[in-house]
Amino acid sequence: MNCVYLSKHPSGATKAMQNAQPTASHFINGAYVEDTDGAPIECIYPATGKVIATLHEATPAIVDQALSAAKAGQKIWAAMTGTERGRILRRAADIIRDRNRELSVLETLDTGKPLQETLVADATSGADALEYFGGLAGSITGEHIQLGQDWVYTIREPLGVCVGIGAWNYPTQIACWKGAPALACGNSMVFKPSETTPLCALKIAEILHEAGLPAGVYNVVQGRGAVGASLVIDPRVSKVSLTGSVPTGRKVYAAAAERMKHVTMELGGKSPLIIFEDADIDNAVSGAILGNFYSSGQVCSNGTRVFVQKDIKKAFLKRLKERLEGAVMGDPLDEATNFGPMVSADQMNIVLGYINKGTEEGATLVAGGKMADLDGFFVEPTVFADVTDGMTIAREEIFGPVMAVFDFETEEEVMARANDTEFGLAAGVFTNDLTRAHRVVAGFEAGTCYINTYNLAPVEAPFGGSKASGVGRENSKEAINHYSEVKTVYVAMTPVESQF
Ligand SMILES: NC(=O)c1ccc[n+]([C@@H]2O[C@H](COP(=O)([O-])OP(=O)(O)OC[C@H]3O[C@@H](n4cnc5c(N)ncnc54)[C@H](O)[C@@H]3O)[C@@H](O)[C@H]2O)c1
Ligand SMILES: CCCCC=O
Repeated sequence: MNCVYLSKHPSGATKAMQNAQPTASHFINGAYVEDTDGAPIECIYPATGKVIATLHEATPAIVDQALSAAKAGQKIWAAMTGTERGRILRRAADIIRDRNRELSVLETLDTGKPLQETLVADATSGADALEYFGGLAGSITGEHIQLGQDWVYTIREPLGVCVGIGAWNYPTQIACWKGAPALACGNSMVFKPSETTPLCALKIAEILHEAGLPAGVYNVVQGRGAVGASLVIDPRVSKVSLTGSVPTGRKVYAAAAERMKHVTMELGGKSPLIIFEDADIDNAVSGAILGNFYSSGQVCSNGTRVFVQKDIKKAFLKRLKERLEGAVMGDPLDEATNFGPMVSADQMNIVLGYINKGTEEGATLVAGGKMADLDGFFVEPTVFADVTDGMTIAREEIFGPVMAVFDFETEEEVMARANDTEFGLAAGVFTNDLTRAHRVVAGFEAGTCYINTYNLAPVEAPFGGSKASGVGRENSKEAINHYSEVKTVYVAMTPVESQF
């Protein structure tokens, strides 16, 4: 066993965690697999900066093993009825819920996110996806189209072997959001987690097999970008679903397009959150906090461009500053902690670089702005006011706890500015004017919009981006269309009438 936690666990990671550890780097054909020829991947606990596990990248032989297993497993899986498939997915959801605490501790160790958060947002969201798509699996059908005496029927078929590639902010959720709809439709999956958070997806694979999934249907291989790229171009793969940054999305989409593969692209954002003067200020402040500081700001859909109507700017910033006093930074395994570290030293340095840029370019620092005086990769929740549209912190995705507050005067003006970005992942509005709320969301160039709330992503609702932020949708019945295709069958009831 080469994936070993150091003997000294971070505080709070109890003995129960011993059973919750993945036991090797990869999960292929229903079992853990190790190959120490692969380059080492160190899993670092972000709250201490210490290595807690060492895994190995997949070698070409491991990638080949996983894809061959997925190819064979898919045939067995697709031959089962939807109801049989759904039962296994729902059983996996039940196991995840039963083990929520240990899976949440693992998510915290993998990402540094506070346990207070992971207990309610990660394994539970994964279980929701398995439960929801497990419930749908039996009703994924084609249709009957009557054409006089003739008729057409359609068959909704799986795509085959799907590759899932994950980002590091929600390792359990991403593994399930991709796996659940793919498997419900009768596909198999090879999932490559982010090299920064390699642990959680392995447990999802293990639990799916414990629930009765046939060997080879859900496999996990570790690796950096090159391993992901080798999966994307393999001829055995029919579909690639990536969660990651726009630059990676461009590369993966191009490689998939060259080989005419299906894609789902869940990419980055720089989403606007507009607060009108008639909004309930406390509620709007709650929305801005949730939309900027949950997961220490490492959420793709965050409303990082907060446009506040001029007349309420002072009151908004005052209330926001007061509420920031409620941030509790510290040991993420302590359930009183509600604000954790950045996932890595690299991400912390990227965020600190943007904070410096904000100050250099003339934004007003209202709160935070530096590392916290703690071990690990902590950056204080940071707020800039007087941000203008051309500043770097107004245009680029930071992916950290940095809120940029802009002033605006009219609805027309703010709509043009809100949409003036290459991204289109999410957008939100706080107002008590019902008509304006719907007019504003109709005008947003974004895939996921919010009225008087922010960042909720229930499995029943489609989630995904427009413009550079993505292609396709995750969750909801929409996802079924992205993991299946339709075969059309024309049935003639009369002799063929040919032209000669
Ligand atoms: N839209 C969404 O649902 C969503 C959700 C979470 C995160 N994100 C985005 O993810 C980004 C942060 O995550 P990250 O830093 O891990 O992103 P990233 O783009 O650096 O990496 C994402 C994944 O792609 C892999 N990868 C890198 N190069 C590759 C290549 N050429 N071919 C195949 N795979 C390759 C990485 O190993 C990793 O597993 C942010 O931009 C964030 O907005 C989007
Ligand atoms: C709101 C859930 C978003 C997941 C992406 O980071």
